[in-house]
Amino acid sequence: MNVLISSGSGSTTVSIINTSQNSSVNFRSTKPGLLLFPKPRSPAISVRFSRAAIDLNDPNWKSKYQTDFEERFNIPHITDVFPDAEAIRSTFCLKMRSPTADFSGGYPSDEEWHGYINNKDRVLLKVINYSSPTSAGAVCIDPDCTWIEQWVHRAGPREKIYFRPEKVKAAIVTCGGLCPGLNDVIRHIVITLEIYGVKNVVGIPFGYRGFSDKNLAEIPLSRKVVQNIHLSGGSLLGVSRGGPTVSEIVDSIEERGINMFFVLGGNGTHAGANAIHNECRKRKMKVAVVGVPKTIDNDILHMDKTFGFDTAVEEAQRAINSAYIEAHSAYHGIGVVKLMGRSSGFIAMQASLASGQVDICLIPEVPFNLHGPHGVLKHLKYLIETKGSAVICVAEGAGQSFLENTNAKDASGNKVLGDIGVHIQQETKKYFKEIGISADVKYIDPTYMIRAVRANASDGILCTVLGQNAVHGAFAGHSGITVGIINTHYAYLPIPEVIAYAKSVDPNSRMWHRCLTSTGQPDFI
Ligand SMILES: Nc1ncnc2c1ncn2[C@@H]1O[C@H](COP(=O)(O)OP(=O)(O)OP(=O)(O)O)[C@@H](O)[C@H]1O
Ligand SMILES: O=P(O)(O)OC[C@H]1O[C@](O)(CO)[C@@H](O)[C@@H]1O
Ligand SMILES: [Mg+2]
Repeated sequence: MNVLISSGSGSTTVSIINTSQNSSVNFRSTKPGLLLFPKPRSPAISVRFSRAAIDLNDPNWKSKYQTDFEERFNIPHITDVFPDAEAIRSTFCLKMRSPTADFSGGYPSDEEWHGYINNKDRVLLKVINYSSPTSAGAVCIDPDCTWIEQWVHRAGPREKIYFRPEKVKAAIVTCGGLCPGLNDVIRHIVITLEIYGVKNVVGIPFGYRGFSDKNLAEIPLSRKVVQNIHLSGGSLLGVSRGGPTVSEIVDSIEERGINMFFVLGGNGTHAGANAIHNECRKRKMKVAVVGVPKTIDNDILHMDKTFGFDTAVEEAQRAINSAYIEAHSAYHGIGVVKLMGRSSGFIAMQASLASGQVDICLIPEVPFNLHGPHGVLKHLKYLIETKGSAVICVAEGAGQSFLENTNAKDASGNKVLGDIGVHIQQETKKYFKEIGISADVKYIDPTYMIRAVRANASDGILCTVLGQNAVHGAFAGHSGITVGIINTHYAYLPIPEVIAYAKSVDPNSRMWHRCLTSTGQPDFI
């Protein structure tokens, strides 16, 4: 038995590899911490997953794990800092279908309505009970793969709210790169705020930059303004990378009198949102900071998917189909399509699966060689000889080791990647020239065409529900949370848990195996 420890991006993975059975089991700690390993001949493992070290020899380790899990996934609340914060009956009820001009007659309420979520409602995070660590894709807590229920907080409207609607100034910001569905989420945040009775809603232009650039004015938002924005892609508010410091942002939030802040973005944006939440707490500001994960790459932890991902997979079909048609119509045609995915190959994998036209799918999580007896080029030769054409779908973050590392960073500090698509095209042309076989290689990079489209129907629904739930979470008094779809239900999660590291494709998952079955590609190592 070998034990392999790998750390990176804020997580530590312990792989226990059974060399005799050629199997392995992974334990991933979501926070850096102590990891103790089996002493020789001892089956005991003690893993510090987060706050407490869990000694698997302790007969009570299961309940300790559960307590620790509950603590980790607890969602911060305004009463943590303001224990005496006043709660009122929710203004979100059947009698509040259209916003009233004012609350002169008192707040509407509906004692009879059973449309609220109980604070104790929970959603199950993991739904597969793996019977063995050798089951495909198994992620286990201990070597026996003991089943432990892991519950997270159900999202939705609560009966009690911690903000009086007429005293709310809500702000929305969209950061990072574009993603289909941004306008749909903005729209539903605004509409839901109005249904609670909020009149003062603004958009911060061009991401966090809008807080510091004096030339950028707040954008007043209302149902009228956002009514049709979902009909086009992009973001009504604009996006950006980089920008002011957390302290400058919170200064600006304070000056503007914002007390509900909705932040739409990916890992970076959420790291910012969490820091803003902490800074507001430190300054004793009663502000609800709520994130909505936006990442076309689908690399946010714990969620079934993030909005825009489905649309991206669907839109990628056009590029793959064009590559296929080009390749299929040419003599010895080879089509190369590069899709998004900085560190996670979800779009490339799902798009390959959906199209049924891809022969080779390359993702950052699965190492490959281009050259050599088992390399991609050798397989391309085989495909040309047997099928006459071939299509490669590669994620942008794949094969970066083949490219020159410029150490360049974008304004947010993200590494600027080399173009693996161009590299594959060039190497393929060279290779076929060298072996004296003609090949017609075409390269398609649809990145920005995909990102700019409007959300499809399934993302439209997801965005609607996420936008509504973000508002419910803020009114319920939560802050430092984000909202996601988990096993088809909606949940609130504390931000640090979803950005502990980037979610990636598990090469031992059924989905990756299905992709391999579909493409028919061998290992390229
Ligand atoms: N650790 C951090 N702390 C505070 N702010 C951050 C942090 N990381 C990134 N940001 C800020 O968040 C914003 C968006 O970050 P970034 O450009 O990385 O996009 P992202 O949210 O990860 O989305 P995408 O999926 O498009 O990359 C930027 O304005 C950046 O300055
Ligand atoms: O060119 P930009 O705007 O920096 O965005 C590129 C990045 O955005 C993403 O699409 C994520 O939003 C990544 O896949 C990609 O690396
Ligand atoms: Mg990012």
